[in-house]
Amino acid sequence: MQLTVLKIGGNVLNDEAALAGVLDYFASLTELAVLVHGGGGKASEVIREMGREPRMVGGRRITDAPTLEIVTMVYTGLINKNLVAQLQRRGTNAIGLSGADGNAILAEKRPVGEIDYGFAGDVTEVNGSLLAGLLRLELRPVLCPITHDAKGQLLNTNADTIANEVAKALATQGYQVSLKYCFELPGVLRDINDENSIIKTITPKTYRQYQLEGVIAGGMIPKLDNAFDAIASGVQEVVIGDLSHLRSGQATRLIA
Ligand SMILES: Nc1ncnc2c1ncn2[C@@H]1O[C@H](COP(=O)(O)OP(=O)(O)O)[C@@H](O)[C@H]1O
Ligand SMILES: CC(=O)N[C@@H](CCC(=O)OP(=O)(O)O)C(=O)O
Repeated sequence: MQLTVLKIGGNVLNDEAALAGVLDYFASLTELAVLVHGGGGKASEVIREMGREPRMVGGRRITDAPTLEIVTMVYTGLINKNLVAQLQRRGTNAIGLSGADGNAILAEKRPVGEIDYGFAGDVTEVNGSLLAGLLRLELRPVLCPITHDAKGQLLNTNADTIANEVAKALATQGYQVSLKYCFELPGVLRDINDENSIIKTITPKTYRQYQLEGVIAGGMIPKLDNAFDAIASGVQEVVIGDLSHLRSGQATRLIA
């Protein structure tokens, strides 16, 4: 059976019109579907409002104890529940989950190396049978980037990683999975300032080349590392772009 995992990032979540369009699209999908959301932008805003300075290294947030409290409130509460309500309004029976709910996503605290990421978690297991069970009940899971370690500790996990791990787990459950990363640009661009420079397809070889040339950098690197891992692990396709290019098939496509 066909299944779409749609990931929406912080910039889409912060843009009311763009978000409404993405939720209309998600609600209109005829295949099975799972939504994964981030919200790093909103979390950073709230962290600043609380008088703290957000800290990111290599696309990952340094999550000390007060930061974990804030991101838990923002991702599992504010963002997740609003998305679920917006989908209910569209006639989609969405169910919002953190990784702790139904033991959906287990993670382990990132070991302290050169950098101490605090309560940042690396995914160890996705409960594919729970998600498959919810899908069979005609529910659409909406997953936020908070995971747990089964010892009572919540952890903060990059949302692109969640999308990738969820897509892989559902591929293992026998679904034909399409993983769609929806962000604010039309695709992966050859020139970040030229929206017409969409790279149509990327292979592991051209990916390395683009990185060496500095064409692909920043937040795009963890996104693509995750995406190639998904393709190598049974996910059928990975596409990256804004809503209109995802819809028209002109977004960037990864090829194994
Ligand atoms: N070649 C590229 N094409 C498109 N985006 C790129 C490229 N290189 C770096 N980026 C950056 O990657 C960012 C997307 O990653 P990220 O901020 O993690 O997205 P998300 O909002 O989905 O979490 C873009 O906003 C852009 O600044
Ligand atoms: C550990 C870690 O980095 N967690 C991320 C989770 C949110 C996220 O990934 O949001 P976007 O998809 O909007 O970037 C963070 O707190 O920023």
